[in-house]
Amino acid sequence: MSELLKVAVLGAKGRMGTAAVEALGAAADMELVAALGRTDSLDTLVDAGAEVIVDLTVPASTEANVRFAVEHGIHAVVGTTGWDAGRLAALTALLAKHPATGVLIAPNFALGSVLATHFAAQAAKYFDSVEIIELHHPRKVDSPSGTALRTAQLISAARAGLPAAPDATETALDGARGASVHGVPVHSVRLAGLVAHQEVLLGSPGEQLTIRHDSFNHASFMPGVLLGVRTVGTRPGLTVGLDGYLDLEG
Ligand SMILES: NC(=O)C1=CN([C@@H]2O[C@H](COP(=O)(O)OP(=O)(O)OC[C@H]3O[C@@H](n4cnc5c(N)ncnc54)[C@H](OP(=O)(O)O)[C@@H]3O)[C@@H](O)[C@H]2O)C=CC1
Ligand SMILES: O=C(O)C1=N[C@H](C(=O)O)C[C@H](O)C1
Repeated sequence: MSELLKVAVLGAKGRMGTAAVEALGAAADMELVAALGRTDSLDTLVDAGAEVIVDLTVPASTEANVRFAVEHGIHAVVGTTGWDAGRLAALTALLAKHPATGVLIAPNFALGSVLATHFAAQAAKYFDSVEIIELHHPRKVDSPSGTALRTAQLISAARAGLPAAPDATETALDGARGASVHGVPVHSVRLAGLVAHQEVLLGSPGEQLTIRHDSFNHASFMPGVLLGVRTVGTRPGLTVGLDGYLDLEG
C-alpha cells in the first residue's frame, strides 16, 4: 500500500475547517495528522509530520501560518482571504529560499466559481461595462470577498487598453457605486441565509450577459480543497488561483 499524505488543518473548528476536517479524514489517500485552532502551537505541525497544511483561518493569522509552513518545508493550501499584493510579494521572496516547497493561494475552492471567474475574464473585453456583485453570509469579516477581488483583477487585466466603462455619475452617496477594484465596481451584499454567491454583470447596448455562481453549502468547496492538497507538492513556488491546477485552455 502506498504511503498516505499527511495533512493538517488550521482553523479546524471554523465553518470551512470543520468541512475540511471531514473531507480530508474521509479521503483514502490522506491522513489527517493535526487539526489546529487559534490557541494551538504551530510546532504541532512539525511534531505531527505534516507534509501539507490547509489554512482556513482569518486574514490576521494566515500570513504567519504560511510562513511557518514554508520555513519548515511544509506545502500550504490556503483558502483564507487577505492575500494582497504586498503579502504575495513577500511570500514569493520567501519561496525563492525554499524552492522545493509549494503554496496554493486559492480565493475560491468551488470549481464552479473558478470557472465563472475564468469565463468572466474571457468575456470582459467584449462588453462596454462590467460590474461585480458578491453576496455572502453576514458572519463574513472581509469585504469585498477574496473571490471578487481576484475576479476584478483578472477582468481588469483582460480589459487593459480598452476605454473605461461609460458612467455619467456626478454625485453619489459614499458606497453607492461600490468599491473600485482595479477600476471594476464591486458591490458587497451581506444577507442572512446566504452562503457564497457572485454575479458578474457584463453590458453593451441592447444586451447583458450575467455570469453567476452559487455555493449553497461548504461541501461545494471540498473537491477543490482535495485537488489542492493532492497537487501542491508537485507545484513548487507560488500558485494563485485553483485555475492554475486546472486545464482551462484545453
Ligand atoms: N477559498 C475558499 O473557497 C473559501 C475561503 N473562505 C475563507 O476562509 C477563511 C475562513 O472562513 P470561515 O471558515 O467561514 O471562518 P470561521 O470564522 O468560521 O473560521 C475561522 C477559524 O479560524 C480560527 N483561527 C483564528 N485564528 C487562528 C490561528 N491563528 N490558527 C488557527 N486557527 C485560527 C478561528 O478560531 P476562533 O473561533 O477561536 O476565532 C475559527 O475557528 C475566511 O478568510 C474565508 O473568507 C471561506 C470559504 C471558502
Ligand atoms: O467567507 C466566505 O464564506 C468565503 N470566502 C471566500 C471569499 O472571500 O471569496 C470564498 C467564498 O466566497 C466564501
